[in-house]
Amino acid sequence: MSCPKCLVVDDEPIILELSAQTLSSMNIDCVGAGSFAEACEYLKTQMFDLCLTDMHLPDGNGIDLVTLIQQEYSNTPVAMITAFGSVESAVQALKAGAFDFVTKPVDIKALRVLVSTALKLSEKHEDSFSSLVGESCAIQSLRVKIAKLARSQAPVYIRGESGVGKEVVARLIHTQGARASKSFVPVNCGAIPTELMESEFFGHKKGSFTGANTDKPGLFQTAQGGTLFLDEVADLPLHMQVKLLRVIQEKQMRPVGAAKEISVDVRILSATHRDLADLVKQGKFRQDLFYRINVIEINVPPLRERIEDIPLLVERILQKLTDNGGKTDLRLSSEAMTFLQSYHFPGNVRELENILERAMTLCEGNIIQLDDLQLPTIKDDIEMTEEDYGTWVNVSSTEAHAEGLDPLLEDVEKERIMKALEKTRGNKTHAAKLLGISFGALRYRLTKFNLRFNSD
Ligand SMILES: Nc1ncnc2c1ncn2[C@@H]1O[C@H](COP(=O)(O)OP(=O)(O)OP(=O)(O)O)[C@@H](O)[C@H]1O
Repeated sequence: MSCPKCLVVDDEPIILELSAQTLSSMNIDCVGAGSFAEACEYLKTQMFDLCLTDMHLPDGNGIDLVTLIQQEYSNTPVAMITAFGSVESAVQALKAGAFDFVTKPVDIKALRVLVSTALKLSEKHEDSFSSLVGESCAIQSLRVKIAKLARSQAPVYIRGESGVGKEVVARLIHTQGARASKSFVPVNCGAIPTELMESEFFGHKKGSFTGANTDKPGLFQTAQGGTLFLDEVADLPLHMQVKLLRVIQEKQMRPVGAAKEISVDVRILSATHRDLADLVKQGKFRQDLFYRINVIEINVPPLRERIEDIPLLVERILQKLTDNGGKTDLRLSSEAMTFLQSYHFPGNVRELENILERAMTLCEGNIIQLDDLQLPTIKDDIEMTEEDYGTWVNVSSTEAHAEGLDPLLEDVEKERIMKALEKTRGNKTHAAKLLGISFGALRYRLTKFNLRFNSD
């Protein structure tokens, strides 16, 4: 097998020399280019497994080279060599598509780690995305983004409502990338007591505080070489935000009670269901940390915006329930499926899982009926007065059957829907809001009850 080949672009001969020595000790061929133009010439005529480029080149800039390689030679991972402490240019490089950066003066150990990570990256085959179920456009474009982000080492901030699949996405970014053989360490930042946070994250030395009876590694050490997923990152107290920022920037940390700093090589992924930019505005989250963890942002859309994925998700969840000892050959009646596709799922996929688990227990036989779903019928709405809509009915359809209330409930529902439509002059969006149900749920009911409003 031939040696991997690396293109190093820098106008400082000492950097070219150092890189060549380090790379050849790793059995990697090194080709040096002193300028942007020279690098372009090499790229046109040779294939490279990796490119390392300086930020400042005599005839151009490293970011433009990153962009060019991303566009024309996308199989070649590229890393940026930046001046020490220049966070801005490192962030710029990662945003342009560089998979990582190394600071000057170049630390040989850091360079070795970076190069071996990059080479694993180009060897990596397409793994399956089977944990991310869905064929909607939203999920398909999410997969493309994940595949791209997996090739990078940039911090990624995953945004999305509760239960939408943010951790699924984080795991995929890890397992599809070069760090896959090392640990993925998820941590719920809101679940660690403030006084234990520092020792949880950075570890501690025996005797460093009362109760520290042994040396204990922190989450950063556990994730060494792998990925640390900071879930609910908005819950980090401000003093921890400062400490975390330092570690991310300097790639060094000191366990509680330790005399020496240790190097950390951990990719940071973070997520929250809250609006982090808004928390920054309110002074509850540090702008500098936000800037550092939010180098690349990815949004996981709510389930109600991809209802075409519901049948596939249902199939997967029912299969999982069966595999875990539940009923076999479980299916959903078509009425139940239609209803699920009109529900607004405030708790997203996790709520769908809970609904189906409960329904499996309730259903007789192996076909889940609409009643087994036990979804709320009409929600209470503060805008509705008792006089307008009668008392709030929150009886599940199952109970309604048992008591023989079904026709009665239907009448109440029909009456309320018609009143809401009258009140909103036939505007279904407003009527659904007034009734406290999703637009899809209202449409479903209009069809089910064969209701027509004058303006229909
Ligand atoms: N697209 C999907 N395909 C298959 N399962 C999914 C998908 N999205 C979410 N899930 C499942 O839904 C549940 C919730 O997902 P996950 O924990 O990733 O959500 P989250 O957004 O991180 O939630 P939280 O905001 O509460 O931390 C998990 O059991 C997960 O496996």
